[in-house]
Amino acid sequence: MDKKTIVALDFSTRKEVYEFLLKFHEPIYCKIGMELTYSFGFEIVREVKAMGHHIFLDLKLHDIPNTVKQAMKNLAKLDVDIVNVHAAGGSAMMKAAVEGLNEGAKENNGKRPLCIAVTQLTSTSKEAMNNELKIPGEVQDVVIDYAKLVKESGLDGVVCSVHEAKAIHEACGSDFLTVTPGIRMASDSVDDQKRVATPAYAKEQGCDYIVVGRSITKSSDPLATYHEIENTMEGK
Ligand SMILES: O=C(O)c1cc(=O)[nH]c(=O)n1[C@@H]1O[C@H](COP(=O)(O)O)[C@@H](O)[C@H]1O
Repeated sequence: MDKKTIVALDFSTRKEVYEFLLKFHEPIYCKIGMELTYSFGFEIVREVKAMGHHIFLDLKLHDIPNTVKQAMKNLAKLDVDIVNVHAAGGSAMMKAAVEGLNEGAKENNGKRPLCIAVTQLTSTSKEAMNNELKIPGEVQDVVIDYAKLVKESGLDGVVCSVHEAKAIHEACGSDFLTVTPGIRMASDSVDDQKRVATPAYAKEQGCDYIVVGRSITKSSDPLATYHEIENTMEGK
């Protein structure tokens, strides 16, 4: 899909999801995460897909390799466009994720979803990473090391913050996807995010996709805000 903005559908009711999506008169890239999936199951994924939208199914799998493989085999049958795991699960788990997707796709239509891995959550600060997760060093260095492991494991890209995207492309190649949440307009509140940036800076840093939730969904005019952000990403 040529759209660069993935809208996080972090809503608590079906009504909010449909009221939001009905504002759009063309397919968009949506992210369905744990909030909707744990409330409405995969039915909501099928419904949003049936409306013609592209889907990043964000369930951030992180478990032993065999469990992740079997789970991915099932997710591959949903025909979504992107799925994800936590890179902290390690290379055996990430390789198993891709194997599961390939097996599931073979039993389905042959096309597997892209698989990306979360490096360090955009809500994680250097202090939390060093002192709570006990990972020493700078966030950027850790994220780049994780990105290299993700690439070696055969995945298609990473979830990272805008601040690491350029260095990841330099280290892993321009075709290795950087999907960046933690996007805020300059006037927005940062909320629970720590490593944030504007859409304009994401464009400048060469991010492949940005993930935007509250800056669009809580905007007084979500459609106008979406177009403003998407135009920025498309360089219009
Ligand atoms: O995997 C993700 O999508 C993700 C990874 C990450 O590091 N940070 C992050 O915010 N996200 C997701 O991106 C969305 C960001 O939402 P907003 O902060 O409202 O824009 C949420 O749905 C998060 O679950």
